[in-house]
Amino acid sequence: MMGSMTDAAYDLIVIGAGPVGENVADRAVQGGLSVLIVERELVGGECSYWACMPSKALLRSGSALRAAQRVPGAADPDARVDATAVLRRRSSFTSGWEDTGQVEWLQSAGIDLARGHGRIAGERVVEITGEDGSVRRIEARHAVAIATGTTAAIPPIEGVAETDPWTSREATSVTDVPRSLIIIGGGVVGTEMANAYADLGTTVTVLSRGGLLGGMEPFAGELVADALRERGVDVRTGAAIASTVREDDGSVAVDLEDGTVLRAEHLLVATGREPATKDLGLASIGLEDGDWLDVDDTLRVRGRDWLYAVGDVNHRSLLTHQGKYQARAAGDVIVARATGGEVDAGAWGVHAATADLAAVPQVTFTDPEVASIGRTAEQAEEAGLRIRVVDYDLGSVAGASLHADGYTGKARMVVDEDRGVVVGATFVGQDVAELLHSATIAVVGEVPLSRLWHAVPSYPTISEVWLRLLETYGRPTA
Ligand SMILES: Cc1cc2nc3c(=O)[nH]c(=O)nc-3n(C[C@H](O)[C@H](O)[C@H](O)COP(=O)(O)OP(=O)(O)OC[C@H]3O[C@@H](n4cnc5c(N)ncnc54)[C@H](O)[C@@H]3O)c2cc1C
Ligand SMILES: NC(=O)c1ccc[n+]([C@@H]2O[C@H](COP(=O)([O-])OP(=O)(O)OC[C@H]3O[C@@H](n4cnc5c(N)ncnc54)[C@H](O)[C@@H]3O)[C@@H](O)[C@H]2O)c1
Repeated sequence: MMGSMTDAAYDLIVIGAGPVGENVADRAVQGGLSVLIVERELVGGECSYWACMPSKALLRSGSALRAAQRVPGAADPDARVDATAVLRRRSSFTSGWEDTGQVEWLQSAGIDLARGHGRIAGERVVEITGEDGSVRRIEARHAVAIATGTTAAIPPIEGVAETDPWTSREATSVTDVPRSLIIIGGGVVGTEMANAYADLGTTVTVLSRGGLLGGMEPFAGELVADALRERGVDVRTGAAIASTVREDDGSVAVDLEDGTVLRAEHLLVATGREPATKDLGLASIGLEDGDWLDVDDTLRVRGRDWLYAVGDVNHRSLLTHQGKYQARAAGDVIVARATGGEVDAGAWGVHAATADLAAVPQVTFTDPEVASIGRTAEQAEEAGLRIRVVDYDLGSVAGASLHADGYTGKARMVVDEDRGVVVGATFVGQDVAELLHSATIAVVGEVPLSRLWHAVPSYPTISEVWLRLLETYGRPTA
């Protein structure tokens, strides 16, 4: 019946071939379903071409150089990164903005690809508009998964849209390093790009309406701001922007409420994301165009038993690793529901993205790095937990002082006193990113503090901060 109205049918249609869509499709194929994935730009999504990979490639050389410069005898203390080499390495990670490799992977995984813009055209039907304007209607026998991600939000500041600002896309795909750059937004993108461009030799100003890295432990943003200022970045917290304008000479002027006028070659807006759901046909099934999609813990859109929303677009956690975690659960549960298999959707079940709720790890690749998992002290208190906060100066750990002269950093452990487990941890310092997974395991595993004393960190590593945190908390008695 439905088939006669459509051009083809698949068990599952995935709209959006970012990291999340690819993983939903892969799990479903592995579970025996036929899957079509629809992509309007590059297979691999934002993360591969304009977000995670190029931004980290832009940051890595500066971090490596400074790490060497902090150890006498390892590097010329006055050396600067070679911007041309950094950009070349960045472009190798984005494969020159070509997706041939990822398309080959889809083929090898048994996932069919349709190039074009996907839109929901009623229950279990997706319409695909190709670049040539042709339209195909495809039936989804079991489910449709939306994994369309986000786009940069343009802030409602007078003049910004007309200024034709850079977003994260231009910032990560740059070919000519600007002499000067003003960044609006002191979140993750703003601070990472401030680090990257300062290293590339750009004069950088960061305008943040609050402190940097809001939502994390306050000391994280403070230590990152200190380090940026030391490297010559003009970090203005509590900045109120009145308007922006593109001058006749091509430069950008930003007027602050206090009367200050700042100028730069480019303006970067890094003020958050909005869901890519404006032109997705949501209204055809009674949902609101342009909204985030509200899902349950199995990533199913509430009230629609055939529709899933996975990754950034559901607003649970705007991170690649967390989106891929959701994708594994979603792909598997779609298979289970399609084949009459058992659904394991309770807390920490195979089909539930439970970690999204209070166990999300994140690394901000600034220098110092910020690595966090779970709840901050403030979030734990808001959740009504009876907590104790334990802080330790990372520079006092033997491994850290060996790692870099003048090592500066801080660690915080948030303990749920009623359960005797860690519910949050934050590390700020050079090379703490790889330390984070130990904390993730402690939080997700709900490892009692009394048992953590038996998890002995090697001497002399930075991980010994765990022992120092436990000692500061106090050793249990028999
Ligand atoms: C500058 C920057 C740096 C970041 N760095 C990190 C990091 O280091 N680590 C991390 O974990 N996260 C990072 N993130 C976040 C990360 O990029 C996202 O969480 C991730 O890309 C989300 O994946 P996704 O598959 O949900 O969406 P996306 O990667 O956005 O992919 C969505 C895909 O859907 C396609 N699409 C959209 N609408 C349609 C349609 N109607 N029809 C067909 N196709 C469509 C898009 O073209 C795109 O390819 C960063 C983000 C930014 C902006
Ligand atoms: N390393 C990583 O994991 C990484 C790196 C980059 C981005 N990301 C993800 O991408 C997402 C987007 O990052 P982002 O930095 O754009 O968002 P964000 O939410 O982290 O920060 C946005 C900042 O813009 C400010 N802001 C918002 N509206 C404003 C306005 N009108 N005027 C002035 N300031 C305004 C906010 O106060 C905030 O400081 C994040 O949620 C993050 O999870 C992750």
